[in-house]
Amino acid sequence: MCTAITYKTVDSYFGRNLDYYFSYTETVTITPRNYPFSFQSVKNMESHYAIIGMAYVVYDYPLYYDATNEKGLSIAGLNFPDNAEYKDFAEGKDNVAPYELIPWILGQCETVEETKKLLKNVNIWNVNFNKKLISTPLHWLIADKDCSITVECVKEGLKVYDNSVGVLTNNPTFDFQMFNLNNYMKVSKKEPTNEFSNKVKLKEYCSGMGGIGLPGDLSSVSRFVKAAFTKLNSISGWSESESISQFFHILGSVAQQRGCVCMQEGKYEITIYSSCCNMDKGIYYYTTYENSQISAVNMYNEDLESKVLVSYPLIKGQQINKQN
Ligand SMILES: C[C@H](CCC(=O)NCCS(=O)(=O)O)[C@H]1CC[C@H]2[C@@H]3CC[C@@H]4C[C@H](O)CC[C@]4(C)[C@H]3C[C@H](O)[C@]12C
Repeated sequence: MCTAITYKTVDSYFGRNLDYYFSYTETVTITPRNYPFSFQSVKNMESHYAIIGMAYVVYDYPLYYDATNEKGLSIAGLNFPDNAEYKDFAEGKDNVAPYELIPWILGQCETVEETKKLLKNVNIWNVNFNKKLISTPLHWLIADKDCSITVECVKEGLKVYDNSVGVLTNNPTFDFQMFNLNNYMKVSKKEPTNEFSNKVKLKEYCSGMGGIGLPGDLSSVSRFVKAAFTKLNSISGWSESESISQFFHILGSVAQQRGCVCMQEGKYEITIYSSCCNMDKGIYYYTTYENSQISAVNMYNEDLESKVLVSYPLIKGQQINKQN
């Protein structure tokens, strides 16, 4: 499972938990402006906006899981099994492979508005990166500094939803996730009052009782509600440090601890990494399951006019600050 969110203080932030039971060797990867992007059907890009994000680099190609471009536009791909239905090649359309969607959009768009226009002619084409890396079922959260959308390629076609909460998890479809929030409108950050019955005396015996009813399990429907509630009620200072701390706390509310979600063959799903990208400053912050110290890669510390990818391996070991 995965959870992606947006958050705004002075700057805007975008990131996700990547929850899975195995990982490729993903790295924080910067694609500079003159790296030649080749696409299977749509026009190749000789130059484009620079991009930073988490990617598995294969044959010098960045397969981005989540990324932000130098204009702040950001995209995350999240698992969408059974619902994602990629299409056959369509004449007259922009045929984009699932793994090409992030670079193709981030290479040329500045805002969600521009992205929406581009998406009108897109056909998400069911074509693999190669024989080994076949297409995985995904849907996407796309955000700029002000708003976000959810993109789902389902049986009926390509759906683009305005995403007013700035949260995405996994199944089922986004319209359900939003409708489901209706069930939680009584959940509150405030102290509850007795609405149960005036025939019985009830009292608030601890803090946090306004939130009773919020789900605490790790299913995608529950994570959607929990992350939306936490994010929408979040308060933090405006500094970079306070903002990113708060961001990681929101993601922490839906993180997965090893042992709680058992996949096949005794494999357990965990939060492999959590990321938070400052969309204004092009800084990609991350933590990993075993390294709770925040690491950062700043795209502007690289030569963005270059043609060569820059990859930073994840610092995965716990960094303990010994005080004596
Ligand atoms: C596994 C992850 C989703 C985690 C998640 O959401 N887990 C919920 C499980 S559940 O929904 O609860 O069951 C997803 C998210 C992004 C994906 C990569 C995107 C680029 C590339 C596309 C190619 O076509 C195939 C290989 C490729 C490297 C992809 C591998 C894998 O698919 C990645 C990592």
